[in-house]
Amino acid sequence: MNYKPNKSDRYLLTASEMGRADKAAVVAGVPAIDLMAAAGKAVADAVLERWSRCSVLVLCGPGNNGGDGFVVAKLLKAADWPVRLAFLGSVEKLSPEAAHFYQAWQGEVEDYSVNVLDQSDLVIDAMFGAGLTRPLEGKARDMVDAIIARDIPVCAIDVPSGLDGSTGAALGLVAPAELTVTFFRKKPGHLLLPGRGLCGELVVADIGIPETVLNELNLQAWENSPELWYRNYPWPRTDGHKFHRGHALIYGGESMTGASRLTARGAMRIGAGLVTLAVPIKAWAVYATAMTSVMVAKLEVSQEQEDFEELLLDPRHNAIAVGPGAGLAGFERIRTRKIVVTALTTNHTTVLDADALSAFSEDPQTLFDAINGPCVMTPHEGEFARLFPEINKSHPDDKLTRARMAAKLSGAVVVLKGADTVIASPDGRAIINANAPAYLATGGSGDVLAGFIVGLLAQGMLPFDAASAAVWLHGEVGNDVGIGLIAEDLPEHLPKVLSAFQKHYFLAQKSGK
Ligand SMILES: NC(=O)C1=CN([C@@H]2O[C@H](COP(=O)(O)OP(=O)(O)OC[C@H]3O[C@@H](n4cnc5c(N)ncnc54)[C@H](OP(=O)(O)O)[C@@H]3O)[C@@H](O)[C@H]2O)[C@H](O)CC1
Ligand SMILES: [K+]
Repeated sequence: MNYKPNKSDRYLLTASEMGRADKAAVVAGVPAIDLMAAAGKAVADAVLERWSRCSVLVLCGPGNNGGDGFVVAKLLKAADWPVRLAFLGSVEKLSPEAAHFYQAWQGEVEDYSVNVLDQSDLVIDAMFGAGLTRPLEGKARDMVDAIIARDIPVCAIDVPSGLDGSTGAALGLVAPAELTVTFFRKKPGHLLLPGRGLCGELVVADIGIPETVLNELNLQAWENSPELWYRNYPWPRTDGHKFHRGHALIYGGESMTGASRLTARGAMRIGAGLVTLAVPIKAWAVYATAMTSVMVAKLEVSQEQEDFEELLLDPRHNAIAVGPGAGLAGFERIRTRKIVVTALTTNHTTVLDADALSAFSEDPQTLFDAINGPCVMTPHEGEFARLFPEINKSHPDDKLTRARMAAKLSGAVVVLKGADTVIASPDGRAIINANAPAYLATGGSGDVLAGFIVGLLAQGMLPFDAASAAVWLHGEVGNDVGIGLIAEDLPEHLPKVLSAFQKHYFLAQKSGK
């Protein structure tokens, strides 16, 4: 295996960061015209690789996305493909490099009307890229409407037109692509929904922007991948002892006992040395009979909080999880809140999930005020809306920003779950996860994720890394199990995924391969 991990490959650039990268490349001596030529060539190459000769229509917009389109048209024509081109813009307003390639096209420039779609087998969408500022309207919208109605395959340049590459939001109508060719690095909108689903296959092309420009950009967003955190992963030590691998303490509620058991199982499987489930005495027998490697501690009637606090006095309990099945009905809600506040005010490294979040929906500030130490919270969209209604109101279509703002406001690492989970740290760093299959959307899957996180925290991984690693491994296991997955499968299939991960990222690195 020739493995060269590179964290910088995983950077994600917003439209404005990409604009700065572009400028920095020019300052570093790469002419803008070369960048456009390379961008167009990358698209033409990708098309030639994937489609056989057919009638192509290149739809060029008014900006540099259109400029790339002129390059593609010329190259496909040179490859002897039948190419037509329509341009939506005015030549006088083109940038110098786009104007250069407009002149170089030399073929007919057709009117921007839907008739140009007649007899077209493939559309190259060079309408709008990073410069999209508003929903498509007028001729551009009519064109996309007609492309969709006629079901013509589309290859998008940079992003499908109508999609905001920085957020993944559809500003209005979007032309869904079979293939999207972007440049230098992926953009958040290629990974976040609905964007990811509109891009089709995604190709990232090198267009000659020097890697050194990355240093000038102070980027804070990445696509989740082990390159980002495998160096901090708590690989088992040969001289290891179970006490080196931490002791996770998980609160289990009275009625929904399955949830925290899944959390506990997840924590064990991911390598916590010891796991204790602390549960109200009424439910103790249920838990105790169900668990084997996990210890079950009793919390006495009416003094659950005090008993939990006592468990926290034991310094070996180094990572806490509260939420799965904790309970929200009547007095259970009060108890859940007390347990959460106890864990947080004693500054324990804490994972807050499910009921631990919803219990504070009326007064989220109480929760945020209590967070002073290392903390990871794992809301799904419903829980997020209850805790951060203002953020949802101010940035409804920008999941990356929502997660970042929530992390900053709460002081916790926020794992905003979904098929495009975002992990955000209060310091501004954010990671978008894109490996999760649809099968993970099943009851209990989030409980296991909380277990993976607390299990990694118990082994000393820092919250942002632990959350990112857990989310990625969770996605990998989901893919490994595939269709038919139930939450119980997740801890049980983790060892297989962990050993492949270990082989690839740890053993190969150790042996210098
Ligand atoms: N960054 C790079 O390294 C390279 C990028 N390339 C390509 O360039 C585009 C970005 O080009 P840019 O000119 O900044 O933007 P666009 O081509 O996407 O479009 C901007 C123009 O479109 C107008 N606009 C925006 N939204 C709409 C709309 N909904 N309807 C009509 N017109 C719209 C906008 O007008 P304003 O009124 O908003 O100012 C602009 O006129 C990037 O995506 C790459 O494909 C390079 O060629 C290679 C290097
Ligand atoms: K486009």
